[in-house]
Amino acid sequence: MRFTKMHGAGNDYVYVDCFAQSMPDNPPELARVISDRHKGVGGDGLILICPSERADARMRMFNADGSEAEMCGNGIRCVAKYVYDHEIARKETLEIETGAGVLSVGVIVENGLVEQVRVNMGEPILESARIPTTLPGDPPVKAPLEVGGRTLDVTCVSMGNPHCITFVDEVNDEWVHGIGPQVEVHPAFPNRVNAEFIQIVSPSEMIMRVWERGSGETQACGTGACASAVAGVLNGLTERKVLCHLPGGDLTLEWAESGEVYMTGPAAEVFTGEWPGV
Ligand SMILES: N[C@H](CCC[C@H](N)C(=O)O)C(=O)O
Repeated sequence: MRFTKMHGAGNDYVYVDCFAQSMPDNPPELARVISDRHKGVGGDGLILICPSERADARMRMFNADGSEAEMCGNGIRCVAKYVYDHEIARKETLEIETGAGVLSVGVIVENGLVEQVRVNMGEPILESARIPTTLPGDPPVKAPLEVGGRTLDVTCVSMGNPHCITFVDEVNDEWVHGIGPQVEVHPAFPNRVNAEFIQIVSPSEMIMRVWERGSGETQACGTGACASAVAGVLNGLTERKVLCHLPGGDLTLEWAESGEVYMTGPAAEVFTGEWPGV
């Protein structure tokens, strides 16, 4: 099986072009094996780029633990880059089918290749039952969450996949690796949850680290950055347009007055290879 290794702000996945070859038989198991950074290719998970009956391509995303997620922000930027650069659809505005619906993606081309991508991520999902969470509020804002013997004030938002955002004075390992894994599996989140920790720099700038559902800490989380931008507005901490600094790079987010969230960021192809036995 041929694969392409790509990343969006350091959030790296193994991509498989299912236009050019058949779908893997067992994507969850392949995601678990191929994501291993010692015995596999290494990555935060597996993303399949598939034909679609209603869009230029369809994206299916699997975390490193094999769980399938509804949406991946850094992933869709790389899918758009792949689709354009490899001439599956040589269009500067692409339609990509995801578990969160068909999204419109604009590619910014330099020297014939996509470098930056702007995604209309659609409207955030704010109803607690659809996030889903059992916490009160539509959406939960400054909702109390008992974790690790302490009470967090959290804000919950879905971008098709669930996010639990905590604003802290300083984002550090105690939050990300100490609290993050407990939030991921907290019973308040029936489908588990991605746990973002945000340090506000100014009304237009934030620092984020994330413990992702199914992958642990990643260098960046596009949907998490979008959810955090929405949470910043809901908590009166940030403006509608915000620059988000992540360990792997920067993303620009805007929760437009129209309701949609726009995310702009990089996408990079690193190498290709052959994976035996699939
Ligand atoms: N771990 C996430 C999926 C990947 C999201 C992230 N890598 C992004 O860029 O949005 C989940 O299970 O919902």
